[in-house]
Amino acid sequence: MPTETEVLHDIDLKVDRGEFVALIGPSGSGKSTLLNIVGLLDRPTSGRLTIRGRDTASLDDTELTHLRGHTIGFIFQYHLLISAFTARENVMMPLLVDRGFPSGEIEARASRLLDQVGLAKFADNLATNMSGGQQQRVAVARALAMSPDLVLADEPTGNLDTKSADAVFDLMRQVNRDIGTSFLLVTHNLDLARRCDRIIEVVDGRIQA
Ligand SMILES: Nc1ncnc2c1ncn2[C@@H]1O[C@H](COP(=O)(O)OP(=O)(O)OP(=O)(O)O)[C@@H](O)[C@H]1O
Repeated sequence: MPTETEVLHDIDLKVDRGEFVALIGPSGSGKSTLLNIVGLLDRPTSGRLTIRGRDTASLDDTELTHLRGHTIGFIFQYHLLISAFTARENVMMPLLVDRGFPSGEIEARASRLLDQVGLAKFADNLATNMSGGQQQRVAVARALAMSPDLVLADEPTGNLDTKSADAVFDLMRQVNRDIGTSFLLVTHNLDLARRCDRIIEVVDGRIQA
């Protein structure tokens, strides 16, 4: 029998359209678990999660996958790019997987997104030949591919030097301001957290007042 661990308790969190929210807290406090639930990767054992006002509890796995693909983008600490693919091919992936996007426009959309993150010249570079900061910019472009309402970013700058971390943060902030994408950013970097609209602190699975 697997043992059940209760990780989150009494969480009441609302992210408004266009908000840029930092999620901070000690290691093991439940930040990633919360992100996985908000990102429809895990289902909560109790409680309610609504996205665009729609309760997600009654959705089956196919409906959840569709809703996730069309409303949420993900950026992780380790960029998780396919190293043997070019930057453009990596950004094209979510559009190819979705199958709803007109196939003739996929390459052009990926190129535009790379331009937006300042990597137009690197579109044909293999991911493996790019710096950590550049790879994370590709990951930002990939997260935006499906025009999500919300991007969930789990320590996206944790593996970068200070200068690259600042640049990737500024890029996300810019996207947030320019196109109104909401962000929920897990970070251990308090300087970056202070530059967000709001800071939520999770300790022992609870949001601190
Ligand atoms: N798959 C799992 N099985 C069992 N326990 C888990 C699992 N994933 C997480 N936990 C536990 O849930 C708690 C919260 O973990 P979580 O990864 O959400 O914390 P975190 O705040 O994101 O930590 P970090 O800052 O180190 O990434 C921890 O006690 C962890 O051991």
